[in-house]
Amino acid sequence: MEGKIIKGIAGFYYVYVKTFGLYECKAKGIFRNQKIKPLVGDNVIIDVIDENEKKGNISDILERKNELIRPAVANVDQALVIFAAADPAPNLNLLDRFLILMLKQQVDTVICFNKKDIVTEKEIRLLEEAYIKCGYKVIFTSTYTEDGIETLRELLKDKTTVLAGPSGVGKSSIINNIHPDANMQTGMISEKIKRGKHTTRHSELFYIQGNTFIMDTPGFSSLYIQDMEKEELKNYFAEFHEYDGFCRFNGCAHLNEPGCAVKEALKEGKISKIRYNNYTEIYEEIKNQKRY
Ligand SMILES: Nc1nc2c(ncn2[C@@H]2O[C@H](COP(=O)(O)OP(=O)(O)OP(=O)(O)O)[C@@H](O)[C@H]2O)c(=O)[nH]1
Ligand SMILES: [Zn+2]
Repeated sequence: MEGKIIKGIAGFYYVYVKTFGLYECKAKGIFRNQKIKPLVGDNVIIDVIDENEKKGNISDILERKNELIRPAVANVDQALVIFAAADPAPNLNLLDRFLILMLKQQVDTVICFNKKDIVTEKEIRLLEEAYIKCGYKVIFTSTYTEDGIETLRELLKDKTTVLAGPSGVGKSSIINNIHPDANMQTGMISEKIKRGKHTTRHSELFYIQGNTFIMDTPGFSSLYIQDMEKEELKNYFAEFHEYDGFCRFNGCAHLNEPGCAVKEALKEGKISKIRYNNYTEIYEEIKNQKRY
């Protein structure tokens, strides 16, 4: 049978097989034969050992489309990053860091600003201007009015999506709104795990329906850009790209160089100040990072 690993814990892998449910599996032989460690998100072939006990063995890991390092998950189609449009006010520097990290891992990101019910049109426009211009899909939702929830559901459909965002933005409310049974699923897995040893937080995929899976990740309050040269950073700001070759200096970092086309565009309001300021701040941080 073919299924998907939705959780791995203490040497067991929980494999979800459509219509048959969840199997607790070992991965005997896989390490020896394929020399890879199974990952959450892997599509696998399992041999059922005991149907009543729902136990099996993973006999094959199907080819991975991609592999994310943080969080550790395979076959991700996209990331959904959720911030509150207000309360708490969105930390857009943190958002930009997240976007850079996903771009670096070649994962498309959809941006969701929740709590639409408590922001003004003006604030919405500002956020749209900053992020739609650089090519992101941006949606505004409210779990109170359910505004945007249907659009979100459509965006997630038949994809494996990593959900991320700081805490307090309404991530749990959104998950519950998208799929009220998501909680049930957690319960189901927890029952099995209680018999195991560890209860620490591990990454886990929720099965929504059809081929839709989501992975919730712990809320974060800071992100560091590592393994990047400061000269590389500008490549992660898509709105700068149309000015490539128009700056006076080759290799212009768009900071204090004279004749900089990006700074000119900034002055003319063609580039978002928010994004540009985040660029300079992250640039400085990379520049001052200790090299080991
Ligand atoms: N105004 C408004 N408040 C919301 C909305 N969605 C969630 N909230 C509120 O925001 C607070 C946080 O919601 P949660 O769903 O617990 O947020 P979370 O991101 O999962 O937070 P953590 O559990 O801390 O990670 C709660 O008080 C919710 O009632 C919304 O659309 N509009
Ligand atoms: Zn420049």
